[in-house]
Amino acid sequence: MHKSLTIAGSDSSGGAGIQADLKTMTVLGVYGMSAITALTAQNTTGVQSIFEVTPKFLEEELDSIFTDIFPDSVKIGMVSNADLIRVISKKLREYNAKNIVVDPVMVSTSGSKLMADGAKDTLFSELFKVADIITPNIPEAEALTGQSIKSKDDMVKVAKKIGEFFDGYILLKGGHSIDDADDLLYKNSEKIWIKGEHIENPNTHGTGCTLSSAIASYLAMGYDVPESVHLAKEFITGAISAKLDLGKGRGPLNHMWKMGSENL
Ligand SMILES: Nc1ncnc2c1ncn2[C@@H]1O[C@H](COP(=O)(O)OP(=O)(O)OP(=O)(O)O)[C@@H](O)[C@H]1O
Ligand SMILES: Cc1ncc(COP(=O)(O)O)c(N)n1
Repeated sequence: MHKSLTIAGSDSSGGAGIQADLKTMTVLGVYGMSAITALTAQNTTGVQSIFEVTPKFLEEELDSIFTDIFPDSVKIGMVSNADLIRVISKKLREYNAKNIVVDPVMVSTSGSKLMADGAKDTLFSELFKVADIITPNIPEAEALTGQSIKSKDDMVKVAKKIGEFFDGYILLKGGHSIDDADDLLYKNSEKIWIKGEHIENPNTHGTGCTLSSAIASYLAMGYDVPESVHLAKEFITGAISAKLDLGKGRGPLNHMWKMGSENL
């Protein structure tokens, strides 16, 4: 059994965060584990409240996991403050964790802030150092570089800019663009476009979480980064295309689309 760990926040509505990650890992046949960084009271209309764990408790969660069932890959999602980011980086180094995917979650689809303002620098200096792949969306890549993205050429320029301080794979996700959903996988000047058609669906809560945990799942199975990204893109495209419609706001995806639950 391949094993993967998500270090992320809990989403009470089940569409994003650790719930999306564990569903994704499970349907892809990977054993999922979780270290929770924060509880959120959240639904499809927004995030009502956030309750962070202490750095000490996060350390204890990570010690419990790494000293027993060692994960083949790790996905990191919402980490709301710099102290928690430092704990994760320290523990991943201490245990020599492999196949690390960092999704730099800053703001939810519903517009709520999920990371403290000062934490961005720590994300750069601590978490990016241990990551094999980072998966910013367009607004996150803009926030990381201070440059705006209006076209495919801008996506390439911004990926290059991120490449000046990060030497792993950068997956710059194009889902926020209205023309298509092409994502750019970039490393050391090498560009791979991961093609996607824009799907007309307002229910995209948890797309980033689902994509990054699918990448982590495929890495755990032994695929390399480009293969994992291609396979994960296929998974997310199916989950968006299944057009589940739950809740009053931006609803969740159908993580179970591969299991024939399209009648939900
Ligand atoms: N409407 C859409 N049609 C097709 N693919 C999409 C659509 N929206 C997002 N995607 C794809 O979903 C994946 C996640 O990208 P997205 O940019 O939505 O991430 P994100 O903004 O980090 O997600 P989140 O909403 O969880 O923060 C990417 O592969 C992206 O291209
Ligand atoms: C706990 C948690 N983690 C991540 C997200 C981002 O997902 P989205 O941008 O789709 O709201 C979220 N809303 N909640």
